[in-house]
Amino acid sequence: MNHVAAIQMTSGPDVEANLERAAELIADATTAGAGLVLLPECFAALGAKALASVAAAEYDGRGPIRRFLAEQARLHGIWLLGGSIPLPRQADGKARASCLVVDPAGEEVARYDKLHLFDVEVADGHRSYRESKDYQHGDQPVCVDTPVGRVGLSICYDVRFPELYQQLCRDGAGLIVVPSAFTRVTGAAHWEVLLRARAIENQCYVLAANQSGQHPGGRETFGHSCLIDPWGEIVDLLAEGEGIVCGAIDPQHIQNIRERMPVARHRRFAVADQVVPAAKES
Ligand SMILES: NC(=O)CCC(=O)C(=O)O
Repeated sequence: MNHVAAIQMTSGPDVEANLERAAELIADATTAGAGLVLLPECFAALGAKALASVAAAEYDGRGPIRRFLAEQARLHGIWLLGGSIPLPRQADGKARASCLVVDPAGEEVARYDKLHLFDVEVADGHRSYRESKDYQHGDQPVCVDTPVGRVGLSICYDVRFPELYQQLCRDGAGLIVVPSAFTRVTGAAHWEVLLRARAIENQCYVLAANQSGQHPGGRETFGHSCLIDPWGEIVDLLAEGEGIVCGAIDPQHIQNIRERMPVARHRRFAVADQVVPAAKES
């Protein structure tokens, strides 16, 4: 039950086809022994045109994607993390890129709205990404208690902002998930370094589920979904194509590393916040 898995997919705009494929891969993950399964960002719909209709359908909680997550979690008796779906908040009706956590009874027990939106020019055919056109950003970090321990939630571009991960681990997370649709170009340059850095500096497991390959509309994603341990070692990795990565979460391994090298205790937040101008030599 302490086994976890990340699913790597090549999603397109067809929700039904994506959910069918996700179901096959979730079944593979549970056959491999995973009790907690992470789907990638945009697993159910990748492509700007699909977003608005998906968001509207999911608004009142009876849309096909939320039903799918609940059914799959119940069917396999697993914790299922729905990487991200476009989900409006009741307060303002505006969509967030939300990661939903569903327990084995099919209940939604946590929701995390992506904090950092990907508004970036990438050198892959001079593509512009403007997530803020479709989404509002979230405004709070979220942890959830599961049988593999406390899990910190994040999504894709968040991985570039280390203070979020520090906060999640200060709140007790031993595993942080990073469902992603990381681009091929930025992934080749930064993906593994960023994920391993977040694992090493926080001495926690990192489970990352990425999209992989060519998507309709010309977008390309990097794959390389992986599980990284608290020492920064890659436990399992899938470079390309669709499939799963999996491994065990060992709380003793986290504790041993944190005891031998207690960086959280050595951290000097107060000093780091006070950068002062260099004094002139007299
Ligand atoms: N969907 C995303 O947040 C993409 C992030 C990404 O590719 C990056 O380089 O950061």
